[in-house]
Amino acid sequence: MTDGVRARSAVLAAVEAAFGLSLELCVEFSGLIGWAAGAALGWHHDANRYYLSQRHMSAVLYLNDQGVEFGAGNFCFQDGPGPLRVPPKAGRMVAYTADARNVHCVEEVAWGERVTLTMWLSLEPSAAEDGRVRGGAARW
Ligand SMILES: O=C(O)CCC(=O)C(=O)O
Ligand SMILES: [Fe+2]
Repeated sequence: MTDGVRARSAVLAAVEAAFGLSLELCVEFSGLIGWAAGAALGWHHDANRYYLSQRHMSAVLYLNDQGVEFGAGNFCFQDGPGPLRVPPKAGRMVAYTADARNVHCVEEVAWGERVTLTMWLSLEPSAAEDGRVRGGAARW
């Protein structure tokens, strides 16, 4: 099993445990994403299109360290008295429901490359990416 596949399974298990959804979620999308200097993402939630309604949970595992390999690029939740900033660091994960309760953004990356394992999880087995990317394995 590669490190990437192990990380994917670990994120799935951690989200299921944290939200009391053991063995109920499947991975709808997983991707290793590099955010170059200048990259940013404005306020949004992750199920904000009709074709994204199968996305129930979001999880982002940070794979490198702010201030060492890249500058700025905080994750921010909009709710609460002011934005809640989460500085990315290797091994830190944010997980939240993909719906409008969790509006968030990514502040601009100032320099370097910010690397994440980004995943969307679904309660609908038919939304699983597994069959599309791994020839039908149900859970790995
Ligand atoms: O990389 C992050 O911290 C969050 C990314 C995000 O919000 C998204 O891809 O929808
Ligand atoms: Fe997002």
